[in-house]
Amino acid sequence: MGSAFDPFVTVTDEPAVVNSPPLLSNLTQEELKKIAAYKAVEFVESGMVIGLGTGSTAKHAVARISELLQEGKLKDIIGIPTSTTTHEQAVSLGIPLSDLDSHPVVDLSIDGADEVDPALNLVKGRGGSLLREKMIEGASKKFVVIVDESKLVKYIGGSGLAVPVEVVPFCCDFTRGKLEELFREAGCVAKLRMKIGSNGGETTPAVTDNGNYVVDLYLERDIGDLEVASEAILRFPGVVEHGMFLGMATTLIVAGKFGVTVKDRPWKELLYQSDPDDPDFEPPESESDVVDSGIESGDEGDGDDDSAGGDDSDNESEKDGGDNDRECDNNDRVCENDGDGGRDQIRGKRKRQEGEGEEGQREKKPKRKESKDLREEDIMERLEFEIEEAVANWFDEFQIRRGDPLKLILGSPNFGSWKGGISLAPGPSADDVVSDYLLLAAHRTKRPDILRAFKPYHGGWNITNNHYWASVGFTGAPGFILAVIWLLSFGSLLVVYHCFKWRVCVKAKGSSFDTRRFCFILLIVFTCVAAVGCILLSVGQDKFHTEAMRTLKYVVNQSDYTVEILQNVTQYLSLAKTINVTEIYIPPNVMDEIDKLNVNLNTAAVTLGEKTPDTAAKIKRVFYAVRSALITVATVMLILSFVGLLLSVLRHQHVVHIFVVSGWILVAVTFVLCGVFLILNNAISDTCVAMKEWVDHPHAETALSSILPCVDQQTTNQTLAQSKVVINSIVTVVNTFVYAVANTNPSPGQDRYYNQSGPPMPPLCIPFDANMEDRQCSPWELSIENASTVWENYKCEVTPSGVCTTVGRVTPDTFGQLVAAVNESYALEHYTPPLLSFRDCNFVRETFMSITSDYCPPLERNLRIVTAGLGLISVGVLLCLVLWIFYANRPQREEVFADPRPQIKDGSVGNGLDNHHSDDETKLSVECV
Ligand SMILES: O=C(CO)[C@H](O)[C@H](O)COP(=O)(O)O
Repeated sequence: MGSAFDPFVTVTDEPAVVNSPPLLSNLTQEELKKIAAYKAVEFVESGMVIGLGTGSTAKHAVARISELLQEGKLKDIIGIPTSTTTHEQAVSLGIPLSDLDSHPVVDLSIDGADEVDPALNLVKGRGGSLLREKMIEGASKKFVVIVDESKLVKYIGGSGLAVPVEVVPFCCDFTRGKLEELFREAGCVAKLRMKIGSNGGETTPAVTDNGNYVVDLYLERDIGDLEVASEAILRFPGVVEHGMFLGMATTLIVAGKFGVTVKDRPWKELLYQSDPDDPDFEPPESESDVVDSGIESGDEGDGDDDSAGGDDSDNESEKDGGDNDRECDNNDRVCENDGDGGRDQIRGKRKRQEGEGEEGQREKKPKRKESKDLREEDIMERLEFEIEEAVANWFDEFQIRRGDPLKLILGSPNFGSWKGGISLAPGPSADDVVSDYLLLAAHRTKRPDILRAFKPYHGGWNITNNHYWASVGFTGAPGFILAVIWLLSFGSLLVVYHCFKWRVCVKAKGSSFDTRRFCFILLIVFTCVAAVGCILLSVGQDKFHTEAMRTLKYVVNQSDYTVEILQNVTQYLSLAKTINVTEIYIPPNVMDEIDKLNVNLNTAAVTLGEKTPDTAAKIKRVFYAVRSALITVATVMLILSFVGLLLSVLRHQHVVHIFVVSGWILVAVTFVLCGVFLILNNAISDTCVAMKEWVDHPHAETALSSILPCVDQQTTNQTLAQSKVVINSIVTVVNTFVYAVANTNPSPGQDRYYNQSGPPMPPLCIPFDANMEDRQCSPWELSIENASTVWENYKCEVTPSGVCTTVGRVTPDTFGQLVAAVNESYALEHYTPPLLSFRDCNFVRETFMSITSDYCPPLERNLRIVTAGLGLISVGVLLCLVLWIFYANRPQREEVFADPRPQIKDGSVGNGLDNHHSDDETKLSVECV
């Protein structure tokens, strides 16, 4: 369990791992999240009450906890989920759950964050669960935040992404407006969060687990004092809670390309180790003395100026309740706040350093002696100052740590099992981790996992997970078991038959004729059953194959369409770089942006263009192989059953025996195929259900998210924004020409003179405003659609040197350039919007919707037909085999009507031998039962 003495945060003067190779640099963001999550779970101990966070990072922690529970390495854990999604995940993974009502003190919470600033303040709630997260994490003794390095920001809101605020639905636009107004100086745009509909457009407001709405604040600049901001936001009656988690995190785990960094809020280090070289330094007598005396006594301390931030703490103390009967570690945040779970508890005590002067003073001030009568304010002030100092160069000097509380773990003595990089890291193997945030097809995929000693699999649909396949494989067990039983039982019968020449005969029976006839009828019936099975199999496999190919073709077409759109946009963007009107070009910075964007778009197009045919070819190969196998089985079995029937009717006993042996093996093969098709059937049904659930939960991250060939949202958004910028730039080029050249009246000899005259040309409408929102055109502006037609009227006739000889404002050459520019804008305006449908994989979602509704049902139906066909063949041929032996060994007609006496060799019944029998046959006849 981590504490302030956690070796990870030992302050050292040794240079940290500046020269460590970037061991984790090749990992994806998802893998980094998993590493951080696994590291956090090392803090979990048996018997703890754990706050289970929400989001793509926290889900790895939840999965890991479940895994350790299943392995018996953790026991008696109680989870308190921070959202319904996490609740579902935890339930599906078998983690025992509770809530704050029953467990008001949480030992440890683990959760991701959207932003982390250098003082460990967080932005959370982009997943919409901020209220429950804040309640649960606020009630936690320890709160471990897990992020990948992309979440580190210089200031709250610094990522340019949303700072969420949960508001009541009533007059939410009023509250939204108030919030925007509140942070106007920071360039705030407040937007009500909307659900994205299946067509990619926004539909209705997104609703939180608590039935509220979310207003997202987009900040251009730092909002300053976060405490003040927090207070101001919460003062609006319509606000329920905001997503700034101030001073709540006790530990931060960052997985980045330079390794895993664990940072504790160094409560103790600051007291013990802030100045170990100071001759006056005396460690306090006991750890608890220091904090306890500071908080509980509220002593005035030594009056040190360091208490400059004390106001906040005073306020906090006033608000704190007395219900502090919880068991607390001195370093636990619940104890710091000493509160009753109210807002004060969860609000931080962040106090920003105001100005250089004060900071300078602090540095020069003689180090004071740490003593147990420290005031809480002193501790807080000192702590915050040191944290800020320690992480001031977070971004610039991430690798160079000298004596600060941040420490790279790689290479350090605390490295533990992470030494050697990802390959030696404990546990996070792709195989055994449930990587779903929203578990797809969770209910129908709960099957015994062959790889885990038949323990139930809880990971939901995930074709990248071996455990999923192992559990689906289990569904084929009936077929495989039947094959084995059949092989062994019938095999033993055959052995007995051959060894002991034990033959079934009909003539010893009293009603030999009836039995023979009955036997024949059964043989015909079973042969027909096998034949019907063969027909079902052929028809079913043909339909299944056709459907599978149709589905595949549809997916490939969809993918081709995506590639085509991407390529078109790339081409039009590239073309935009060449647009000029009388040498007026779009600005170089826009050209640079186009280049960058085209790289992204090309990569997306190339990856998709290569990946899809490749995957499709592999899938096709499998389907064709399956088809050939099925056709072979159907044909062979059909021939076998009819020829077997014929041979047994004709009493070709020896040939029948050969057929029986081949039939024996073929029946086993058919049983195995039945098993395989049961697996296929289940896998396809799982996939169909998974697709449907994914379509129904558009915002959740799932196992599908990581394997979908869709364009990522960032690229799409960038492209859309960029294409708007390019369109505006082209229009600006055109208008610059119109205003600065065409509509001027220079005198002969002057720059840009070509004898332009007549009424001024109207300019083009700039379609987007400064925020790249649609702009209303002025009446005199031309739309992109009709500009070329209107400008036609302003064209003059020219001399060979390009001077107008008739009234007009544009020469034919320049008119051509204008038309090219307008066409380019038009194309961009019309080709980029389809990209919208790629946002959030909406395009893929539509594809899935049509697959689940149009393609899945026939696929599943035909698979059932195939499996039924295989079943009928197996049973039919199996019974035929027995009857073949029985029937082929029947006595000839004369034998049946012969005097029964010769059958009795020992004289007990008769005394004659049938002369038509060989000695051997005679002997066997007597042995018949
Ligand atoms: O606050 C949250 C949900 O409300 C998440 O913890 C936060 O959005 C981080 O998510 P992720 O780990 O997916 O990046």
